[in-house]
Amino acid sequence: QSPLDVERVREDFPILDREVGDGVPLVYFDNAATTQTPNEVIDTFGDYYRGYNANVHRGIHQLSQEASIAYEEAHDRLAEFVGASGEREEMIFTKNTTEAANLVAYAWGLNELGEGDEIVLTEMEHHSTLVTWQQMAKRTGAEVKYIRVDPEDGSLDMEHAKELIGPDTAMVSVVHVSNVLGTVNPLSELADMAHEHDALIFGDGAQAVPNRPVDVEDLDVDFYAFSGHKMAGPTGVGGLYGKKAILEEMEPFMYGGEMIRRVTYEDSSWNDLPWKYEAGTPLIAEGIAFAVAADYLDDLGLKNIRAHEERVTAEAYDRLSRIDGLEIYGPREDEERAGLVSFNLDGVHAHDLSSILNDHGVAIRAGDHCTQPLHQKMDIAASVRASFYLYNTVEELDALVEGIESAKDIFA
Ligand SMILES: Cc1ncc(COP(=O)(O)O)c(CN[C@@H](CS)C(=O)O)c1O
Repeated sequence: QSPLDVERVREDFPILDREVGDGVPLVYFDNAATTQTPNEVIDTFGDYYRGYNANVHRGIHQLSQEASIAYEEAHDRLAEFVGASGEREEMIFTKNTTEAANLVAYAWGLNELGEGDEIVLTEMEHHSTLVTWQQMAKRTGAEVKYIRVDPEDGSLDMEHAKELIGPDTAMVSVVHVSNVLGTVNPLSELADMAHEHDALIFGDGAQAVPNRPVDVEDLDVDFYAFSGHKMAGPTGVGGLYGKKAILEEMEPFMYGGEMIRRVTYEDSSWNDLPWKYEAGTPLIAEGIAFAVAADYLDDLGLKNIRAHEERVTAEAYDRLSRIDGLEIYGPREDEERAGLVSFNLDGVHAHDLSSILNDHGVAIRAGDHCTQPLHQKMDIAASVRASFYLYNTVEELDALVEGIESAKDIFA
């Protein structure tokens, strides 16, 4: 029995009643790419643009004050959502997780990294952090090293992590939950290892924040990034948590209005946190809707969402593992796995399988999921990924299994 009343929850997501193709019911299993948006979040946009649209931080007229308060308090809400006691001063709104990683790489990395410094990543990193740190290393003369991933069960080789993280390590950047394997990495343990050597740690929380309680202070990460569109919120807004002392010391890398205090022809000084890192007119409605998404998830309960997702994922794993010729990647049935299953079907290319599944109304993802090096390491050209969220049901898995079986009849 799910802790969520899924039938009632699904009423909040009108899109889930859609039909696709020849009138086939939509089965949305692509939640690791982006999640669907509840009415409460959608309505925020209409309320804002009809009721209190104005630019923030500047105007003294009432509309601007209303918009400013809502936008600023949204920062407090997202800080609270991830356990940041510094409230808005430790919560920078970016466009998404990718921009958050680039902000840290440019604002911190460009100034702090040099010859001899090492950046430790994992082999399962998403391109948003892997390419960012790889290119920042090339620009600064630093060196990137990768913690090995065990291809058998997608686990991180922590003995190898101990070997790599050492006195020359300046930054450890780790995906909290892999968007391909479903592996949940021991971020807190890696943070301790980084801090033993006075290195910083960046946590990529894109696939963790939406579906489990995250407490950045318990994790003791120095930075932690996540995206609104992956947690029932809008695209265009993400959160970058940073420890206040680090954000105070760091120099901004995007300049302009909002982020300044005093400007002369000779030099400028910066605004308070977090505005120091939010140059120009921000995504105001998106930021306000981001906080509504956080409220929506907290009302359901992140522990309940996690338990529901575990139930659907376990059933998916069990049913897929019974299909001959289908190989599942990542943690084994008895190991912790986030709400996604990536796999391949013998004799059927991932793109062909996803096309057949689309004909059955099933929306999944096929390709490299922005982790080309991981796929190369696993010696697979691509994979098919089904990813679940709070509104999916065990009954929806029937269409996934039927689609795979029909692909076997056609291709295999
Ligand atoms: C672990 C991880 N880290 C960073 C990102 C980037 O999120 P953005 O909001 O696009 O910036 C993602 C987004 N992964 C999508 C698009 S590739 C997927 O289908 O898996 C992610 O899963």
